[in-house]
Amino acid sequence: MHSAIEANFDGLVGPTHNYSGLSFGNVASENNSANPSNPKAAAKQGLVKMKALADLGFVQGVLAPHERPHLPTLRALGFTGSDQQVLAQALKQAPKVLAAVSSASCMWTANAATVSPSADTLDGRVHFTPANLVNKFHRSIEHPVTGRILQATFPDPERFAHHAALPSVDHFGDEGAANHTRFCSDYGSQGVELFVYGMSAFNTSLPRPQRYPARHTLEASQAVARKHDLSPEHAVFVQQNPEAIDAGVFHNDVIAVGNGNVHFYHEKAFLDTAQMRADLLRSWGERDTPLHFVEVPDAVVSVSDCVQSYLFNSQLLSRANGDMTLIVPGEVQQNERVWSYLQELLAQNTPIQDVQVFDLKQSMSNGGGPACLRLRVALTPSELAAVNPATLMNEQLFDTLNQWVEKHYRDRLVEADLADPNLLQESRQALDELTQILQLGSLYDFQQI
Ligand SMILES: N=C(N)NCCC[C@H](NC(=O)CCC(=O)O)C(=O)O
Repeated sequence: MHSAIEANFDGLVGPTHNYSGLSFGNVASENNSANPSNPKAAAKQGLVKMKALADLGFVQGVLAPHERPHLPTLRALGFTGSDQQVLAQALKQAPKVLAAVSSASCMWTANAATVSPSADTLDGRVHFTPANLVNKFHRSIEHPVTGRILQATFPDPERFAHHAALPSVDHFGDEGAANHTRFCSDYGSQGVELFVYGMSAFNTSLPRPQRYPARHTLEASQAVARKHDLSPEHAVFVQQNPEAIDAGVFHNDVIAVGNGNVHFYHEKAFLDTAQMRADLLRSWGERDTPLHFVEVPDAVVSVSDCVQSYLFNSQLLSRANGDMTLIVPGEVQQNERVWSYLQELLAQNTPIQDVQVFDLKQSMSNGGGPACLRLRVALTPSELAAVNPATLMNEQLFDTLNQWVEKHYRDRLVEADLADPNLLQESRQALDELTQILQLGSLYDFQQI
């Protein structure tokens, strides 16, 4: 029998991966600011996870990184002259701006877009809306190229609908799939799409975080649901707990994860947990399979342990036998309280029956765990056949990309290196080759010249 599957498309870490403390409200990003990074190790750690999932039988894709440093943005901000002069001036006059246009943050593809599978949309196509990521300057420049990469990866307009990002303004702050989860009995049937927002832009009577920004608004979520033509009874909107945001939960995927008929979340994740459960159950309706809620009590695992370990920033994956596997970062194993909770969870009678640990330290040090690194796309067999095949992970692509990383990437980068014109050249050469490996066509600005 042919049935729909859920593919994971991971962001390949770009050659300028570095720690610049750019994300106020993201504790790891702030804590590791100015530490040296290792782009080569970062890219390889990501590839190991992708390959392991492909080996387990999951469909695994790769989304290309963006061109960084992004010279067109520096020029738009008034820096002039040769590329070398632009970089030198930026380092001298505005080093944080240079760091922002050099960030490899597109690796966290959970923020690339919101995706609605064809079973949920009125026209029966898979819908993509790149996230405007407007709350952080370094991320707000991602969406135009993200849109091009998604089009080159999912090219068939009969099956894939690509929307433009929402207006780039705080009122429509959109962080993509990091705040979106889909529940379903199987990937090919009508799902329930859960949109989680940090605040309402226009309804100021709703609570807001006090310390850190709420990056994602209710109004953005509603706009995406409209654009994707979801049936209103299968779209649920829930507010994040502002206290969780103030404790460092800058995206909901740091404190909750859903898959199939399971919602695994922390007691303090949502402003009104009872309402979240009631709304999801109403939308779920009468089905053969029950919707499971696995709620982790604050007394057992605190919010600060969630932020430190990234327990919930895990990938919850359905195995062929119906059980689910949780893909967690090494930090979960290193936190005694969290690890012992997980052992108890595995012994309970829930669909979550297996845990696998991955070393993603390079990404984790910027606040990006396993779930941040992937964009989920549920696909029917004919949609999967229409995906650009060169982007799908297998033995050969794994070897090719490892060699490509080995050839082009540095193993140490600090902020001052970002103005090195050789780094720009190395990155462009690497990406030029990558567009051939992944058969993406010419999508970068430097390739248009
Ligand atoms: N939770 C999900 N889905 N994604 C995690 C994104 C991490 C990213 N960090 C950064 O952008 C740090 C970059 C720096 O500081 O150099 C962010 O805050 O947007």
